[in-house]
Amino acid sequence: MLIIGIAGGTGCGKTTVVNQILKELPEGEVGILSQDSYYKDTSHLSYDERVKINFDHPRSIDFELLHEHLVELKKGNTVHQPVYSFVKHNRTGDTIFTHPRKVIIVEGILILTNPELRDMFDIKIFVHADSDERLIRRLKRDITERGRDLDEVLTRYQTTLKPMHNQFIEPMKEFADIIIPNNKYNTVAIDIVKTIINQRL
Ligand SMILES: Nc1ncnc2c1ncn2[C@@H]1O[C@H](COP(=O)(O)OP(=O)(O)O)[C@@H](O)[C@H]1O
Ligand SMILES: Nc1ccn([C@@H]2O[C@H](COP(=O)(O)O)[C@@H](O)[C@H]2O)c(=O)n1
Repeated sequence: MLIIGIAGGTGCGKTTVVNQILKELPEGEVGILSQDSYYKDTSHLSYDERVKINFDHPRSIDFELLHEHLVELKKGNTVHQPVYSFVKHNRTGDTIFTHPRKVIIVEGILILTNPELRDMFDIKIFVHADSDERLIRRLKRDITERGRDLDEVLTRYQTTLKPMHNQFIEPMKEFADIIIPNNKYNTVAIDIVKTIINQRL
């Protein structure tokens, strides 16, 4: 099994890059673990308390469960990946059966901050887009897809997202094998990643 970690700040295009890679590889050979599925269960908190969580800090992620699931997949076992709701700021209670595949992609803003997880990646990719580009994309996406308004996105950006990005995410470029510039759609980089994956398979 080839394990690929794809990190980068919010809105840099991680999900888009994953979908482009998926399109290029034979169906059924690639599985995805999304860091977003592993936000800690916060059912013990009220909605008003959950809204205040700093979702850009590594402590908001259940890295133990994410690591455990990756280990199980590597052993050839199926795992129950939690489903997360950005509207409720919590896990939904549903899970997705995630089967072992030839290639497993783990994607998320903070996945390279965890040393145990980092050690499991055969290829580490960091997707880069400038912060103004990422903020514009985040605004559009969160308002249309994640039930947010302008004020919510901008307040979160100023109070937690930007400082956490600078403290925890940007420094992770140091660990990357490949940095994909993604201010514009980068088909050349996707071709290179596809070639590397095919060489390793
Ligand atoms: N290279 C790009 N140029 C323009 N828009 C992009 C690009 N990559 C992604 N997007 C758009 O930006 C938004 C956020 O992208 P997404 O892949 O969800 O980012 P991430 O998973 O890193 O948060 C989406 O609406 C997506 O369509
Ligand atoms: N309840 C939540 C949980 C997370 N976020 C934000 O999601 C971002 C990470 O996801 P991407 O798809 O953008 O990589 C992160 O920046 C969190 O601020 C949220 O808004 N609400």
